[in-house]
Amino acid sequence: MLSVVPAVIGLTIWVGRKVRSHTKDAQSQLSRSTVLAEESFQGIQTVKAYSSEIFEKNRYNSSLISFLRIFIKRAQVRALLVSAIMAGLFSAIVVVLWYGMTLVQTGSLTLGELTAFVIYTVFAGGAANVVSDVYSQFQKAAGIGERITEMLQKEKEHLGDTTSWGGLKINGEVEFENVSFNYPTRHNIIVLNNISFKVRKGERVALVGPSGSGKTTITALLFRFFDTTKGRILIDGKNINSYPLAMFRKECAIVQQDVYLFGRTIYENIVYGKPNATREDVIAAAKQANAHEFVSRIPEQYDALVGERGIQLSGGQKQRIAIARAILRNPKILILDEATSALDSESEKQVQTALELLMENRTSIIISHRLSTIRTADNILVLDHGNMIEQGTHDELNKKQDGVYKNLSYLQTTSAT
Ligand SMILES: Nc1ncnc2c1ncn2[C@@H]1O[C@H](COP(=O)(O)OP(=O)(O)OP(=O)(O)O)[C@@H](O)[C@H]1O
Repeated sequence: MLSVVPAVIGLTIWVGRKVRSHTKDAQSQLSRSTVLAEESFQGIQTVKAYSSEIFEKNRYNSSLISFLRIFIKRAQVRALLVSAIMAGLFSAIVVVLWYGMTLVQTGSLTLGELTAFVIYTVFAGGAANVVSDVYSQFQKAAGIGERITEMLQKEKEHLGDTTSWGGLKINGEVEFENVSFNYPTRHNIIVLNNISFKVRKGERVALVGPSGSGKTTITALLFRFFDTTKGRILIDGKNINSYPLAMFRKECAIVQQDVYLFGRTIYENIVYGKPNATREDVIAAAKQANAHEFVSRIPEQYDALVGERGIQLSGGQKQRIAIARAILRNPKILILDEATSALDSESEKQVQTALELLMENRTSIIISHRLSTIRTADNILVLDHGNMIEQGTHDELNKKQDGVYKNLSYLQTTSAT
C-alpha cells in the first residue's frame, strides 16, 4: 500500500513535466496560427486577386488542427493524472473499508471510529486532488512562462538616450570597409561579400543590381537593424557601433516604395518624423514635400484619418506624406528605396521634385531599378549576388566595354523608346 504513494508522486511529477512541455508547444503553435491569420487579413487583396481564399483557409485550418492535437495531448496527459489519482483514492477507500470492517468485527475499532476515519480520508484525498490540480495548473503556467522568457531573453537593442533631438552631431560621411554579411536565420548564405565604398558628406550614391543582390540589406546594416558579420561601417570615420543607437537613427530617414502610414491623422503621420515639431513646422514640411495642396483639399485637412477608418490615399500621396515626415526629421543620411518606382509619370514628377529638395546637402543612398533616376549620382555601385562588380559615375560605367551597367542602361533606353 505504502509503495503506491511514491508511485503517485512520481507519476504526478512526470505528468507535470509533460503538461509543461505540451503547453509550451501549444503556445508556439497558437502564435504560428495567429500570424497566418494576420498575414491573410493584411494581404487580403492579394489573397483575393489570386483566388487563394480556400488555400489560406486550409492553411489556417491545418495550423489550428496541429494546435488542437497538441492541446488534446495535453488534456490526455492531465486526464491520466486525474484518473490515476482518483483510482488511487478509491482503491485506498476500498482497502481501508475492508481492513476497517475486519477490525470492527474483531472489536479493535468501533463503527463510529471507522466512519470518522473514512470521512477524514475522503477530505484528505480531496485536498490531495486539489493539490495535484494546482500543480498541473502551475506546470501549465510555467510552460507559458518559459515561452515568454525565451522571447524576453532575445538579445535586446541598446537604444541609449531615446529622448534628445539633435544631441548627436554627425556630418553624414558613410564608409563600408570590407563588409560581409549573412542573416542570422540563414548562416550559410552570404548576402554581402567584402563590400567597400565611401560616400562623402552630401554626396549621392546609387545601388543598382538584380533582385536579391543585397541592396536593401546594405541599408538595413546602415540602420543597424543587424550587425555586420565581417568588416566595419564607419560614420565620419568612427565605427557605427560607437554611436548611441536611437540618436544615430534620428540622423537617418528612409523613403520606401511601400510607404507605411499609421491609421492616425495626416498630422500625426508627418509629426512622427520629429515628435516635438510645431504645427507650423509640419505644414512647412508638407509644403516642401508637395503635399500641402492635396491635404488642403480634404475637408478635415491635416486632421483627416488615414487608412481603413479614414481617407484612402494614392501611392503618390502617401509617398509625399512620407517625404514630409523625412523633411521634418531633417536627417544627415537619407535612404530612398525604390521611392518612385510605383508611380505614374505625373505623381513621379511631383515626388521627384520633393525628393530633389530633400536630398540637397544630405548624404543620400538611392536604390532604383530605373537607371534614369540615378544618372546624376556621384557614385553608382553595381551589385550581383552580394558582390560589388562595378563602381563609378554614369559616364564612367558607360565607357566600360561589356559593362553590366552599360548593358542594363542600353536595355532600359531601348525598351523606353
Ligand atoms: N530578413 C531576412 N532574412 C533572411 N534572408 C533575407 C532577409 N532579407 C533579405 N534576405 C535575403 O538576402 C538576399 C538579399 O536581399 P535584399 O533584399 O538585400 O536584395 P535586394 O537587392 O534589395 O532585392 P530587391 O531589388 O528585390 O529589393 C536575398 O537572397 C534575400 O532572400
